[in-house]
Amino acid sequence: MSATSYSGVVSQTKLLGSNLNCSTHRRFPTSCSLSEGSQDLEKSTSQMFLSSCSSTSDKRNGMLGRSRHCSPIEKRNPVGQTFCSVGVCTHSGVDVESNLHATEERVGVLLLNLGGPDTLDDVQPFLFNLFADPDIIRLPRLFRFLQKPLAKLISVFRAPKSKEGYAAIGGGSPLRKITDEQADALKMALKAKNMPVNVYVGMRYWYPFTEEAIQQIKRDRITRLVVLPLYPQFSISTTGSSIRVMQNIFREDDYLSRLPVSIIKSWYQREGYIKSMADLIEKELASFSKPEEVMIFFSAHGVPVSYVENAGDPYKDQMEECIYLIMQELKARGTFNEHTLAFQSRVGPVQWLKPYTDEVLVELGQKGVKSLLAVPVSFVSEHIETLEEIDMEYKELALESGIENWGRVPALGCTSSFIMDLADAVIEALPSATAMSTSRNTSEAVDQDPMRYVIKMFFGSILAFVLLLSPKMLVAFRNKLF
Ligand SMILES: C=CC1=C(C)c2cc3[nH]c(cc4nc(cc5[nH]c(cc1n2)c(C)c5CCC(=O)O)C(CCC(=O)O)=C4C)c(C)c3C=C
Ligand SMILES: [Fe+2]
Repeated sequence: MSATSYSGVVSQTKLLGSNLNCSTHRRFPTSCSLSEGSQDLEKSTSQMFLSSCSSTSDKRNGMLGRSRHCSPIEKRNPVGQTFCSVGVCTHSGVDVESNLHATEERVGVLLLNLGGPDTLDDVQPFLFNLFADPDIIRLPRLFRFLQKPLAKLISVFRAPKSKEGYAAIGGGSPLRKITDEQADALKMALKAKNMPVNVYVGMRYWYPFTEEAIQQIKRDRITRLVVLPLYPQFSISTTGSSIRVMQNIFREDDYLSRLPVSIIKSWYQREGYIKSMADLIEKELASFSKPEEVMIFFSAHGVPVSYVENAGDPYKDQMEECIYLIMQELKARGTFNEHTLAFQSRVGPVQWLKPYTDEVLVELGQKGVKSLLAVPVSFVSEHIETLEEIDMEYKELALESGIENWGRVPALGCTSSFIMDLADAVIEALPSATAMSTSRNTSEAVDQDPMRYVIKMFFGSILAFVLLLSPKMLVAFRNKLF
């Protein structure tokens, strides 16, 4: 279990004290709508979610819930929906007044991350977990029963290609080690700020699973929890998926459903993060012989276009705003380089966010760009997409395309200014923690009706057959798009 050693008792006085510091660290207030995420998120305002999750790879489906309280700056839009002007959202449902009588708090911080295979043998089962996630392959409701067979098929087809990538970076993902180091660093930073906490790591697709971290939180009798996804920008496919898993578990459990929780849904707009990114960029630029001629090339992990256009994923908007803020910070420091944003790592036969990183690199080379600094911007640890895709594949492509000087900004990792800012984010979020809602999901009720279930399975099977044998799917497998 990845909880760091525990001394997490904090007095109520300290908690209330931290409240006074709320939002003083932000220079860039941005709108963080609570409908952040999909329309599914919107719809499920008071719904709860399918299936309890085991600690293994299966039983991982359900619907994503939504927060209704915002803190510390709560606003209403013209149609009366609540939104918050910073990225901290908390759950409503059970009044936390009673908790305020407590004299001692045991504070927990849950870091959410994607997880990665520790060895090459883990690659296929890791991919199965990933593709079995209904937030990664979004099948129409009628097809949901196909999620696992499809995940099995795609993971088996994809595994050889993925294994090559993991083999090239040492035989496994560095994510677990780096995330554990970040957890330790955050714990130390919070301790230094007089906020002793227990920090837990919960991965979505590999060990230590989110489910395990939550069981540890329960065993430790944590009384207040801040959830901090290690993705600066919100996407349905990352933070949204992890939160859904959490909500599934919390709903089913008496203790957890009463636990005051605050979820920091996105934090790309935080001053500390923006400045830390600008520091790293400035430092790498200085290593070029003519820094002012270097093109700053932001490369973000992509998502399918349908997430943004149909499901309302705010990921693209947040990414663009994030890049704008980093460039503003650089300009304020007197750095006026040209920059561009592209999206990498597409999988499967659908349209992903454009422009694609590989295509832009070729175009830039053709246009005569000679020096380029790649900046991975959707993730804060080194991982397969920085170490293999950017450092090997894209570098080679760029050099072949005429770019002569190549550099890459490292991921933030445990950079102290960044960790300090995460610690501030936790402190700011803590006072607004409230218990999660416990109402039930309507789609679960539908699944419990046997007649509806039979009809669904009958029509679903026919549609599934058509889908799997559709020319698009067959071509995708043949052309190794998975
Ligand atoms: C913000 C970050 C990420 C988004 C958005 C995201 C969406 C997304 N990813 C896939 C498919 C794969 N992702 C894989 C690895 C992977 N993805 C992220 C981050 C985001 N994914 C990270 C950090 C990692 C690396 C983990 C590691 O082990 O280092 C993989 C496996 C690797 C590979 O085969 O390429 C797949 C597959 C989809 C389909 C998706 C959005 C729908
Ligand atoms: Fe991914």
